[in-house]
Amino acid sequence: MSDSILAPTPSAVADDRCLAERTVAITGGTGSFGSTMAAHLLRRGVGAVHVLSRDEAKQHDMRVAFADERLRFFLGDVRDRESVAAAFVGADHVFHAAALKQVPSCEFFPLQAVQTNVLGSHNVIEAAHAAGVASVVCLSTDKAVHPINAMGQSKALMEKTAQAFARQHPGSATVVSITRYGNVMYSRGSVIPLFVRQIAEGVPMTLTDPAMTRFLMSLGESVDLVEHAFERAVPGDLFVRKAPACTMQTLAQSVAALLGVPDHPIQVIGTRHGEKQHETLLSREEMTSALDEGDYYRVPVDARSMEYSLYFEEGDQGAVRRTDYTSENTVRMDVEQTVELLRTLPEFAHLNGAAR
Ligand SMILES: O=c1ccn([C@@H]2O[C@H](COP(=O)(O)OP(=O)(O)O[C@H]3O[C@H](CO)[C@@H](O)[C@H](O)[C@H]3O)[C@@H](O)[C@H]2O)c(=O)[nH]1
Repeated sequence: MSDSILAPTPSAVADDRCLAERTVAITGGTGSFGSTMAAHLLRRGVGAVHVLSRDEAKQHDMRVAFADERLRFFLGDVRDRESVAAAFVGADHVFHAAALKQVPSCEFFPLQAVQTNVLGSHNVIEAAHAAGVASVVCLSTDKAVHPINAMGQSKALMEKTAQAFARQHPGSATVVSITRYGNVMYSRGSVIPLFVRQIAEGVPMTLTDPAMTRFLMSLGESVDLVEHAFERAVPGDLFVRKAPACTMQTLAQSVAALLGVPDHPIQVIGTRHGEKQHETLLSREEMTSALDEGDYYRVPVDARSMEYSLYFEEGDQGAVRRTDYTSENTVRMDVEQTVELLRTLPEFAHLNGAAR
């Protein structure tokens, strides 16, 4: 579908994708991704970064930490279109990171996930369109593929909302694209800082399922992915970054080895509610049309929307030859490789130079 009638060629739109002196709005701008992206953009010489988020305390902390007049803060919520529109005045580009992303909270409050992840994303896209923003990159997750929990299901609908906009507005000046990524190592509340804390407290590391696998990605790589999408997307494109994976057993052993306690006890607690054994970054159907761009896959939007016969009468021979791209069948790291990867994280930098 790379020759989609919707899509200008990447080179035709490349001039719009300049960051110098431009204004970029980031929804969820005070989160781990948002603040890392903001720092990156300021280093790249943007004119201004509009940070939209709900938490005034985090905005205050970020204002003090960054001390950069190019940062402007907008209190608001993606559920509230007016507050989104206010943050997008003068914006050339939008990175949409605001989301409810914890599996348990979305499981207990699925309508909250719908309001933020689906309707909020619709507000972001429509407000960007109305403001004449040139590009919107929406951040999604591997949990949106074959989703089994409300977080993934709401993110899957966010993706559909973004793709539907691309189909329905072929002449729009606003290019909407999607990035999907897996677990970001050391993100707030995730398993690696938990293992580190358990080791520090001298209690066993809690392991859900030793054979469970996850894609592993750094925060820097997630910024690279979003930038890759920003630079190359044509309307409705979905991008993933190829990533290695490891089992939870390997991850626990690697954290323990890196901290110098390779024999730290492990307690197996069982799979949590709403959790898959393996994650999928691209389904086999998506792999059929995916374009290999080196470190990335690009999946052009399926532009058949208005031709029902293509949905119901013509099949797709390609799909039967492909398989999902999963954390089970991607490059699998052993303990040694995982330790080396963990060593590259800023949180473990103080260990470098210590005995290997
Ligand atoms: O005590 C624990 C807690 C977790 N795990 C395992 O560690 C892995 C990672 O868990 P966690 O760090 O909690 O992340 P996920 O639940 O996989 O979800 C994260 O990764 C997603 C991408 O897949 C993001 O979309 C989510 O926002 C983010 O919370 C999973 O296999 C868990 O089963 C354990 O072994 N022991």
